[in-house]
Amino acid sequence: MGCSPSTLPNSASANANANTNAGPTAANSVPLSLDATEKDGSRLFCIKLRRSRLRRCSCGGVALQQGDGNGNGSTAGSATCGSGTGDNLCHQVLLNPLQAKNEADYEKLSTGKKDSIVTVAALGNFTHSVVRRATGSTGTGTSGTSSSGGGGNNRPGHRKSSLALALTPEDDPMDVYQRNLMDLKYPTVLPPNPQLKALLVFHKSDSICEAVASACQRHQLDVTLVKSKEEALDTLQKSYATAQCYHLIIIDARSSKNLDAEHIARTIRHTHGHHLTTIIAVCKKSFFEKDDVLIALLDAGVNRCVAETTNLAMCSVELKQILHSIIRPHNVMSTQQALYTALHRLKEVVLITDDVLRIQYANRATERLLNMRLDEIISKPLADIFVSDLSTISEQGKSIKEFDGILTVRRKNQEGIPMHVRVVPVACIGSAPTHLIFNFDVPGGQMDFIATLPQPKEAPRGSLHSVRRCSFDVRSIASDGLRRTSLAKLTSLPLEAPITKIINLLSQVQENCSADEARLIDKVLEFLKREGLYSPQMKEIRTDDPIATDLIGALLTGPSVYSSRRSSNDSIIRTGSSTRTATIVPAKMKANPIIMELLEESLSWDFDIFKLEEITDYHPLLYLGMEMFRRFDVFATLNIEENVCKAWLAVIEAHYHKSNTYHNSTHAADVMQATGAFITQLTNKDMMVMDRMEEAMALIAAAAHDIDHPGRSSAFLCNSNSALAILYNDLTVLENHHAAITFKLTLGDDKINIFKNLDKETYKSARSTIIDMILATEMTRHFEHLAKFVSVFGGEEPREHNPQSDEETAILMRRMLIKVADVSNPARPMQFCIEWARRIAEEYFMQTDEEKQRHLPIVMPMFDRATCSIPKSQIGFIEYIIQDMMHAWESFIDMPQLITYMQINYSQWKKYDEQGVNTLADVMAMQPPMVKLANSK
Ligand SMILES: Nc1ncnc2c1ncn2[C@@H]1O[C@@H]2COP(=O)(O)O[C@H]2[C@H]1O
Repeated sequence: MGCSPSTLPNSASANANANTNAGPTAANSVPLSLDATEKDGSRLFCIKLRRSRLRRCSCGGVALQQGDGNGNGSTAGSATCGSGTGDNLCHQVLLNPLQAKNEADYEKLSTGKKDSIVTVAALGNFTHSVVRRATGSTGTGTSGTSSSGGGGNNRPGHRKSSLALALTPEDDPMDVYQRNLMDLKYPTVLPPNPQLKALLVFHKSDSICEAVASACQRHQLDVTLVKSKEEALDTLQKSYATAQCYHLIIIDARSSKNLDAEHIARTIRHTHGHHLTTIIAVCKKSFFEKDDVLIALLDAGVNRCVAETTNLAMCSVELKQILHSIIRPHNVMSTQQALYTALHRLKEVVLITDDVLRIQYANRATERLLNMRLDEIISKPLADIFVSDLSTISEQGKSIKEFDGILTVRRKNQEGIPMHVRVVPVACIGSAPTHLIFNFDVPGGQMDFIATLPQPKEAPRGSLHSVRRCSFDVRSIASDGLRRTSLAKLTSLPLEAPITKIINLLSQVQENCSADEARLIDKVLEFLKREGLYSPQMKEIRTDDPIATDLIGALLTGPSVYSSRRSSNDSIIRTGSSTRTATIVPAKMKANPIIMELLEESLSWDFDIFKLEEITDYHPLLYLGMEMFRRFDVFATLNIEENVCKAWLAVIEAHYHKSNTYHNSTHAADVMQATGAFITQLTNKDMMVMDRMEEAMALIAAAAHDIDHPGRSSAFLCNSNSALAILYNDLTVLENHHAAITFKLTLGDDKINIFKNLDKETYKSARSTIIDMILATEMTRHFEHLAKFVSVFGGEEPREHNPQSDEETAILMRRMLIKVADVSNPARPMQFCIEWARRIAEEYFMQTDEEKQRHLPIVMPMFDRATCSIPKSQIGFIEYIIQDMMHAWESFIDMPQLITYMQINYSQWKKYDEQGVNTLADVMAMQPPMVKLANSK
């Protein structure tokens, strides 16, 4: 519109102007302004303008028309937009048309402009607009000189209003009040000054009704008469919609037969916009003999009950009293909504406490600063949100003075933030302060507060100065001691995580967005501030099948879920497995041609691990392991003799439990085989993501990743108070154990110590790689690993080379490699896939059997051998766990057979499900004889 707020007239002179121009009897109501300068130079003001004082300016905007007291309107400043004060006035007056719009529309309208405007409804319509200037004015103010008018406004129909909190009609000679800001100790928002309207709800127009109506007219009220509840509510509804609200409603309460005054009052009170409407009930004189009817009316929301009278003088006096004692204060109260809104939307943090430093009010910026919701903040002792000692502000027995200095605020996550805080004591009743107002600078605002903090040694001792001038309040620093200064130091360290940057950026966006958007951003911030950003949430499981839900819940959820269901009668502590000494390497190993022949295929994805299990007499890990070590040059890489490796593999294999149907050394060999296949593919594809040492570590990790698995899940171990769960505090119990025992065994015997020839640094790095890979097989972090992998390797763009991030991506890749290898069985040829499904189901069944027998919580109740549907569990497992991961991995490594097998297997499980092939026995009965035979053990 060509209106620039920067040239608005100076506030002080504006007020002075208002006084001189208006004079004590100024008849014209002035547009009102509350003017506050913020530290960034932006200004906050509240303005209320009357439609009658607007006219269109030539630019299409609206200019303010000023009365000269003689009925001659003049335009303040230029009527055309483009220069001088006229522009500014025009700009301000642009708020006014919004009276007819709703707040949402108006806020929308103002979007994109430099001002942000909130129109506030008080007394039912939009009476105040709170304008938050985003641009500072260059030493000029905002006040309403523009609108003060000349020596009064005597235009017909226009009301005089001169009392500071005037409400009464201007033409009423008894009500010559002055609206004069200077009379007030603190400037306040003057209340609306409308034509007062009264709604009379009388069943019939009798003499009582006429007396009331006449009294209203005598006091210049616009009167509307309605005769029924419906008509009354309808009229109110319409008046609300057109912003022509009724200030006074007088209800005939003499007989509930004709009009249910109590119900009408209650309905009005519950209608939006009528909480400050004055409701009067006209009652029979006899009602005043007992209190019940009157109390009921007052409880329903009536402000005052008056006795019926036909005497006009009595009626008039009563009405006058009501105007003064109820309607005027209501109007004044209504303006506070504008102040609260201004306060609430302020960028700066404002807190108000009582005299014992309990928080009574906090604005929205406080929520953001403390990262707490208002309901968490209100009523809190202030000491809870400050790290700093507050005795400097409010010490018992000492008078409270203003404070201006640095205090450290404690956020919800206990993080401490030093802030520049001003504290102002306020006495609301009496002269002793009853409330303290805390005003904080906005961190990350125009002035980077933290960056301006002086180092503790430079902090000058003495007075309270502005932090902008790099001074420190010594009292607050000293009282806080080391903690404060070290915290300040910490916060000013040049350390910033990318997530902190993101949070700061979002917080900035929040400053200037709508309440809904701010709420959404709050949610986003909440998530971003949580630990384990990538940790799986139990998102909606895509299957409604309880078996899949059971399985996936058990796999993805940490044991803590089950701990509450712990059975009290169980205190058995499972000892770790029996110690196994190094087994003698099978003598037949060297010369078995059948084994050798089979191992020729050891890098094929179709490799038959079950055949190897059988022909090695259940030593597949030893044979497969040696073959892998040979193929990947592990002996040379570790600079170790073959015999040590062989002995190591034998010991590792011996510590797998043969009694486990699934988690035995065949599974370890299978995972090692998949690892070998993946490494080969990476090499074939010229993806030099692993060096020889890393390949060796991956193979070792795969071989050992489930060592000493008890055939029960971590949840089971926690629920049964096993020694391992106690040792590892219920956290990643099994995987921690697998990694720990691997090193315990390896380092405990020189004959099997495959690391003994590595130098310290290499060993350290090898150990860290192996531990990281084994821990990555924990399923509760499945989605975390998958999400990270996809976020790094999922993009089309080639990644930039950077040694640090290269190491990080190598870690992600290795984790994914072992994870996929670990649960690759649904992507193996169908007969293998089915056998693995049988084995895992059998192990789950055994766990359920034991849980039942020991009265432990049942981790997967659906895995009951009598009822479980194997196809359903496999469908859920593939859909929820395997599918996405396999696609991600396949697109990285380029092994389409993974997807092909997975899809074939998935279709087969679906087919079984449709055919009603459910139990393990059913499934196995469907398999060709060879498969059954080979796996019958
Ligand atoms: N085919 C399968 N069906 C159901 N669960 C499986 C299957 N394969 C692997 N799992 C589970 O996935 C888990 C991966 O980690 P673990 O080897 O510790 O234990 C494994 C089993 O609990």
